[in-house]
Amino acid sequence: MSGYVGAIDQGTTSTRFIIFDRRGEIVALDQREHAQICPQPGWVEHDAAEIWRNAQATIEGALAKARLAPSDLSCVGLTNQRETTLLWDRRSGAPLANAIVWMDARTEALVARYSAEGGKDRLRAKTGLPLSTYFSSLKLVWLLEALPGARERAEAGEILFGTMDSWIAFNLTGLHFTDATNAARTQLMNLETLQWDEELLRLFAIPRALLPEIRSSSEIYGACRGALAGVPLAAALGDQHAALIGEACFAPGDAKNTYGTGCFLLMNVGETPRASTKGLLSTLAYKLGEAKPVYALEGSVAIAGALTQWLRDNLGIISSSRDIETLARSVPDNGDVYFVPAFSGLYAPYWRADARGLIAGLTRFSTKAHIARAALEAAAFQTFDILEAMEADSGVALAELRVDGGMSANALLMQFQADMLGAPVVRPHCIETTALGAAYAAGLATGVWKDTEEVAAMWRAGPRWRPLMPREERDRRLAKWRKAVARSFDWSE
Ligand SMILES: Nc1ncnc2c1ncn2[C@@H]1O[C@H](COP(=O)(O)OP(=O)(O)O)[C@@H](O)[C@H]1O
Ligand SMILES: O=P(O)(O)OC[C@H](O)CO
Repeated sequence: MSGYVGAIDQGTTSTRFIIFDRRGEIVALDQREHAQICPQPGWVEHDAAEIWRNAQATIEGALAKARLAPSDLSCVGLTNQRETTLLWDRRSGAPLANAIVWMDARTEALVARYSAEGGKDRLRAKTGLPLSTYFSSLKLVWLLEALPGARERAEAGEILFGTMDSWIAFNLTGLHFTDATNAARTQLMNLETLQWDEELLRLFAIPRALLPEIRSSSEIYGACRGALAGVPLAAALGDQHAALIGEACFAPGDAKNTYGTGCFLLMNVGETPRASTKGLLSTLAYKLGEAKPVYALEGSVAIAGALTQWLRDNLGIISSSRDIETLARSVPDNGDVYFVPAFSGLYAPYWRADARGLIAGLTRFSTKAHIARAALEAAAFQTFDILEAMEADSGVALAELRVDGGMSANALLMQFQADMLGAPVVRPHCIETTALGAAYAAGLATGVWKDTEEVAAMWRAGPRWRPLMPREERDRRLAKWRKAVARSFDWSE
């Protein structure tokens, strides 16, 4: 059997195809960004056809760079931005509209509507999730109400719903399925049974004919067509769950933080879901084939690396994401500037849909470098808030934090993160942890790797940052951050 494993990482910012060898080393990588379509304040959409074109192009690109043919791959895994909601025509495969991206806040009025109807506690008990603009349920309600004829066509079985895993898998194989980690984020799946929940389908008036079949995160679903012709598709899972596997967080208490468009800290809590009292999500970690499901606590931050992109695309003060570090390093500190990136409201642990972004503390002294520095520091402050809640909820004090994701390339941020946490931060040798986790999940299903112990033994530490800032200074900055957060509330009406 060939030892190469492919992984499609369909992220919020870009789509990658990465080929790994049996040691988990990258053999070739190809990546394409797609457009962030923002037609109104708070709205964010993706063109699903563009995403599928990019997926195909990156598959071809990486195979060409590696000088490999599809038959050289023993299997392929798929991982994706979660919650992003799409409807498409079952026959033609054409999307009915742009996908509504997870961070899109257009369903704020629906949050209010369903909150008024009660049942919030029941929803949390069944799904582990609060009522929020974040999850697919309200995005799907919105699409079924906004698109003429969509509800009737859904009831007639003519259209299909899916998150990006289902969309890519449908195009790759012709099958309509999702995995349990992605289904967990629709707010329509029961976290205990791992099945669509009839009561929730009634609550949100979702026609069952729309829904994909729920499968495990690691099994052979079918063979791919097109650029991956004949290769078994053997894993599908949400990107944060894949990163948990890529970071080898297989034991209860193991945790990782991924800094991409947003920032997502997940802790493995074992084979029973753990309810949060501190504003975290109770969610599925992964379901590997026939093995028992493993659960997680999650702290989700909507805007982290997206702020770097915003400085690049909307303000034009940097020309590429990595330039933010040079600009931020050109000043010794944030000059008392604090940036609360509540562009989509604030997620964990606040869950304030009414919050909006603000830059606080500006004076004539402030420069774009202070704003860049404050933008980076925002990711570290938000992570501090999450970790504080996570430690309280789980009773586990993390000795160090495993980090990954595009933004973890930023050494200034990583040092500041260690300073704010008062604990070391360690980045693995392979920064493409999300894709690696999808590759591991696929290789576990096809026998490339024997078991999770073998995978865990392959994790290797890269650079480590230790806290250097005096405690009083750290506490002063955290207090300032909290003051700024409080000022971002109650803005959207
Ligand atoms: N050196 C850097 N400093 C700060 N942000 C960065 C850096 N490199 C990439 N980013 C940000 O990280 C995000 C990309 O990370 P990635 O893990 O690919 O995200 P996603 O999976 O959400 O598409 C982008 O928002 C980008 O602006
Ligand atoms: O695309 P990422 O890496 O920002 O991850 C997005 C999350 O899955 C959203 O829940």
